[in-house]
Amino acid sequence: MPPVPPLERRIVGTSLKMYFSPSRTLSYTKNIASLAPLAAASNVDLFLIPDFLNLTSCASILSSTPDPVLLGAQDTYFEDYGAFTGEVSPQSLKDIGVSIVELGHAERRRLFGETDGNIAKKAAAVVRNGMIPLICVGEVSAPSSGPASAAVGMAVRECRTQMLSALAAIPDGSEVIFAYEPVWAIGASEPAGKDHVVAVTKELRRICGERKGRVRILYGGSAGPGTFENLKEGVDGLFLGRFAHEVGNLEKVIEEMKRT
Ligand SMILES: O=C(CO)COP(=O)(O)O
Repeated sequence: MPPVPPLERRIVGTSLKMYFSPSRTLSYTKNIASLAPLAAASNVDLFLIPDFLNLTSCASILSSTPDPVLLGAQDTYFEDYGAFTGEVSPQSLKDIGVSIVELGHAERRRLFGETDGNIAKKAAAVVRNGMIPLICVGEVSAPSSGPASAAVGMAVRECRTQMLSALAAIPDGSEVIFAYEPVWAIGASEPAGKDHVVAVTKELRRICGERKGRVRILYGGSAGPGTFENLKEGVDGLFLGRFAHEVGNLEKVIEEMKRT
């Protein structure tokens, strides 16, 4: 029998947003660490993005696992140090073991006035400090009753602006992850429809087509078990929110990624 070709590498992870207390974050992180061997054996990169307060404790838990779990931060400032009260330095994030920095989540754009210009500066700071930006993009409005192609076109136009702004700020050849998260699908009862996500993410990949660095495209927005199987034509992985609070769901997603 010919050798089984290596699986394509997938990626899955979760942001804890501001959901958990410190003690719950730590026990959750230990559970995530216990999934590391499964993820490694399944050719899946696993990441965890706790809040800032718990980053160092999570770093110490995750650094003791034989298989890697990538540690992420939910944001950063774009300067490395100085008089910027209340902000967090990308250099410090790197120092404590952060490897992924999430930028431009819909909640930050909507509630905290994050703009494409700011996100681009932050992406540059993340890359300058040797980490990977995970940039969230997505259209605000849910598809209306019109033709599906119009909804796809509108989503791609909104995402293109967000992506090109960030890409212009980072050197070609640097790694970047985009999370396609339709704003209307975040916090919903189910993810956006398969046809919509696959059509949009295929276009998003085209936008990055000329880049030399590795680009990975995730889907986020009410994702959970069963989502990846539907979307795998378009995406490299998933970015989970609430449905990862039950660690067993994340385990199921890794198992699905292994099978598909
Ligand atoms: O915002 C998200 C990931 O960044 C997704 O959140 P939910 O899965 O809870 O909708």
